[in-house]
Amino acid sequence: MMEQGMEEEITIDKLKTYFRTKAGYVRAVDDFSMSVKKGQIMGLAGESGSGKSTVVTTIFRVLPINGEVKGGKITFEEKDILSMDEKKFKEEIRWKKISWIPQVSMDSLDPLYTVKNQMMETILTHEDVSKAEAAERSYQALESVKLNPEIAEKYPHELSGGQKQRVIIAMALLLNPRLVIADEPTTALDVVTQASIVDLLTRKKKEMGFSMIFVTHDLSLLATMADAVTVMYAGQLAETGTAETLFKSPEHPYTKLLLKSIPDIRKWKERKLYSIPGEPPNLENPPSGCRFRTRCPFAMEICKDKVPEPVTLKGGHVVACHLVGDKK
Ligand SMILES: Nc1ncnc2c1ncn2[C@@H]1O[C@H](COP(=O)(O)OP(=O)(O)OP(=O)(O)O)[C@@H](O)[C@H]1O
Repeated sequence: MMEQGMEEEITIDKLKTYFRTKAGYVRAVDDFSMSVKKGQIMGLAGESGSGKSTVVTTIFRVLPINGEVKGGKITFEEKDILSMDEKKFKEEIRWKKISWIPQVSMDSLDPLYTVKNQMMETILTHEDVSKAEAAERSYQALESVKLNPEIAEKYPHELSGGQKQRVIIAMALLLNPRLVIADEPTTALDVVTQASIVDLLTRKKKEMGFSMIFVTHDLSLLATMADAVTVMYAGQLAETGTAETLFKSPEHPYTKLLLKSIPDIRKWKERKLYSIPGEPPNLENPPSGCRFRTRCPFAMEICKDKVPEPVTLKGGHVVACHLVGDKK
């Protein structure tokens, strides 16, 4: 049982989110637990299809129509936000206290409105302020993400990818949220722009003191920015802990293999890019016991029979693997 204490911004406890399909349920997130401390950047990593987006769309309550929460709790400011009614969640939490930075894409900003109008709309829907004040705050927000305020009068198609992402970040921070969900925010950008966006996000986090969940399939991106890292595999927790622990002394075989697949720039000449053999399992009918056992080089008999319970090691390091069960 994950308890919510003073230190935690958000606690996810045994979350189950499934998708209804013709063939049955896709068990996209199955008994997944994680907590994010106040002021912390939590990286949420795992291969494509591991359930990262499903976790964060469950938090933000924007699941696709066939998604169903089948169990678990998400505690934020002492309330279970999953059982809150939609009207209250919309008025009090979504955008105001928990905000969202998506991947830059065609539809992440409204093509019909200028940047300023979109920003003002966000403020005016949530706060009782004058139009002049909303406009002023929009200009300030653009400056705070190092954009020229002239951008305010432009339409999304007139902006570069990097500028668009800065506008999206400015909008996500307009209402001074406590938790920011960044869902692959740098994926569609070139490497240099990617670095400047990561820089901007870490700077804003320090200035404004929010917490962040940074979703990525690229573990290497987290090395420089995350305080803590959670690794998911096939809808479940593999391992979570401080970034230092996860990068320097990972315990789960999956985390170890993911780290092995990060190219090391210093050894590029001798490098053979490693990728984990096999495919993630079909989540309509996942393997019994540990879901990673079908690809795990260390799989044992027990891995087939029993789901590994998350084991807590030193310093909040949690590992769900039968191999570490005895090290406690
Ligand atoms: N609307 C849906 N209906 C049915 N299955 C879905 C739906 N959305 C996602 N899934 C399935 O749920 C599982 C988890 O997907 P999810 O998108 O959460 O993973 P992810 O780790 O975010 O991957 P990616 O990095 O590719 O976005 C996958 O097996 C996916 O095919």
